[in-house]
Amino acid sequence: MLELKNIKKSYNGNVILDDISLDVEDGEIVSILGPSGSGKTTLLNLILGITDIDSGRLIYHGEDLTDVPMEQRGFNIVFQDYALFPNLNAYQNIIYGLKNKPGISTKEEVDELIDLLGLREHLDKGIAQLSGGQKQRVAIARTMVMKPKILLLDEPLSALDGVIKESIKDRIKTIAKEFHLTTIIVTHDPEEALTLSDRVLIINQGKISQYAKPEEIISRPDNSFIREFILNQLEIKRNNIFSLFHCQTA
Ligand SMILES: Nc1ncnc2c1ncn2[C@@H]1O[C@H](COP(=O)(O)OP(=O)(O)OP(=O)(O)O)[C@@H](O)[C@H]1O
Repeated sequence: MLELKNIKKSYNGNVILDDISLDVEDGEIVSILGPSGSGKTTLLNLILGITDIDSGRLIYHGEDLTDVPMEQRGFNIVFQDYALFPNLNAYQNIIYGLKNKPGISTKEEVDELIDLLGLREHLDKGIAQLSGGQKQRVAIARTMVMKPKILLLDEPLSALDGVIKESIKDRIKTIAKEFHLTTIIVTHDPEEALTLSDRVLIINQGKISQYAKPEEIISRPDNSFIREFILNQLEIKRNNIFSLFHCQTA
């Protein structure tokens, strides 16, 4: 279990995260959802270890990692822009990290991931020849071969369109369940968060607004922010779709 205890972070005197406490079970998919500037990426970076925590503790399996450097935490992130190496092909990108840590994944395990992510036919392609969804899958494979204890994803679906988005969502779920991999995902899209995760952490202005299962957030929103910001967005989306059908049949 990952535990965040009373985490605080400020930049230049501005409080960005204020007293964040939560736990994430092993193998759980948790989305961090909130408006732009609410502190989502900062929270992800604090967990990863790229950013220092001002006060509070970060505990993983009972061990205090607050002051442990990023490389020793064993967590790994897929960045929003994928950060793939343009001079290497898809396969070389996937196995790149294994050069420094050979044996972390066997050839069979790498093959299994390639098939799970549907990348077999794209392995020889250069990065520029891949679509957004394929790049995303290469970035996930590259991170997964390193067997992170926790997989962190920053807006993994934001650049993808409908059908590809749904297929990557399914793949993320399959991987998390199959490998019992704790997965934490930053998103600003309520639909994405509610359909992808076991639990959703909603933050607003650096504070936890609600942390609960999707069905609980929908049936029992904790406060007016959730009702107005999150549920309203979903309602508007639904109404837009209904009105389209209505126009067609009118
Ligand atoms: N290194 C930094 N120095 C100063 N301020 C920062 C730094 N990183 C983030 N901030 C500020 O912290 C706040 C939260 O930023 P953060 O990137 O965590 O938000 P976010 O919820 O991920 O936003 P978005 O959805 O737009 O990516 C913003 O006001 C941002 O300007």
